[in-house]
Amino acid sequence: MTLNPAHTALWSAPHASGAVDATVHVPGSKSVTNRALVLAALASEPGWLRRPLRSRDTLLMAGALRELGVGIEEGVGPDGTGEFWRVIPAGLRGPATVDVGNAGTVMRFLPPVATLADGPVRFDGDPRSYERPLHGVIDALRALGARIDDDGRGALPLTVHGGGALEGGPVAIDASSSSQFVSALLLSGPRFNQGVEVRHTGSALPSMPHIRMTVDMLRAVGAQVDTPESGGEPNVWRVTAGALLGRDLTVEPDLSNAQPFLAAALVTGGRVTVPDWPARTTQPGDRLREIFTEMGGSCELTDHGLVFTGSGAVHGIDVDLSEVGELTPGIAAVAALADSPSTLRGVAHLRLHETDRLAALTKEINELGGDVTETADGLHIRPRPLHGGTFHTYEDHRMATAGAILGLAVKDVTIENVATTAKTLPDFPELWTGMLGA
Ligand SMILES: O=C(O)C1=C[C@@H](OP(=O)(O)O)[C@@H](O)[C@H](O)C1
Ligand SMILES: C=C(OP(=O)(O)O)C(=O)O
Repeated sequence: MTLNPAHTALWSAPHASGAVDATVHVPGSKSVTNRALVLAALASEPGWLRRPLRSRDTLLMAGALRELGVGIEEGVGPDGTGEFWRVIPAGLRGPATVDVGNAGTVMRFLPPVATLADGPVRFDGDPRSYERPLHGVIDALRALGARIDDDGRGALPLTVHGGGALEGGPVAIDASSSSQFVSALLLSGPRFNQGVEVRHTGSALPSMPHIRMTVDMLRAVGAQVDTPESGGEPNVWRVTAGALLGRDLTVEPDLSNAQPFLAAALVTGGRVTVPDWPARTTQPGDRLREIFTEMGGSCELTDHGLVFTGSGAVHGIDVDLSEVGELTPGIAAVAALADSPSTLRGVAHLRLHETDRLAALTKEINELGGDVTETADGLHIRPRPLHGGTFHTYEDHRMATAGAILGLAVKDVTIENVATTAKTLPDFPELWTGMLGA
């Protein structure tokens, strides 16, 4: 993906001169696209993804699967159906090298896949990827029969010595630092000789909707999955060994990436429509309907999509975000512009996301004149009049979009490296200025 050089330096965040009124076509979901790619690669027949997200994280996933021998053909369908990827599974091969960038989905979902390759698969990535937790996946795969060389920290870089198959079976992990450990083991589980039974043994498990997304997508390709919700034991997921079907899947818009646009309607008292908002979804971004309504807006799901309308007032909120942690930066930005304080709870694990998001939000909002303090598991945000300044983004796409939200209401905010939004949201600056009618 080529980056616009104007966006890697400082970007003047547009200030809204009035209420926004726009329809914004939000690109496909990162979480759905990367699960769909993995499942299609592990299937016993070719499959299709329509309207896949083409962003840094999903291109890294596609590139890694190609490196392992999977065929991925790209094309454009007939009118209105958009781009598609046709995925042609193949015997997975090593030696291979995988660049995970800083994509949690790639660094967690692919080591289990690599155990099925017929040779060594080396995993490496951005400096930050070395600091993100991976022990749940590494320890579990070893317990299930895999040979993995790492430097003993339970993190990247590492080599998975694929043996062509993995025994699988029951395994216990502590996934309190990332739900992606559970998703990773479940996604490849049907291809392990004995399937897999994952038991989470740690403190609270974050991002449950993302685990439900994994389960739903596995079932949609024919896997048998038993879950706590389907009458199983609490914190235990079981996937039966079996072949996966190749399917034809249309990727939903990324509802977490719809957040800055809905926030724009909220903070300017305007209106934003997001077409193709699904009536039923496991995406955590769907919770924005409720959260941003509590913060002062209103929404309606219509034939044209989700229509979100701001009232002109923005209220603070006291909310547990443990299920929807990736929404925290955008909610924090809106909360800094509200008429009352906010408490965001349940998100201690964000300290190990793209950056330490709790520290980064605190520092950057306070440098614009805000009053944010970190708590053990979240943020207290007391709104104050803000002023312009540079909003640093720490190579975190959601920091950049949070800064853009602030810039709508605060003059002279410049955002460092807005191009980092390309991790999951290609062309964000263009979509943003398009929304503002610039
Ligand atoms: O499985 C997924 O697609 C994701 C799970 C969540 O990870 P954590 O549970 O590590 O927060 C989420 O924050 C991330 O953006 C995407
Ligand atoms: C935490 C996130 O990403 P990742 O998939 O890299 O964990 C995110 O997108 O907010």
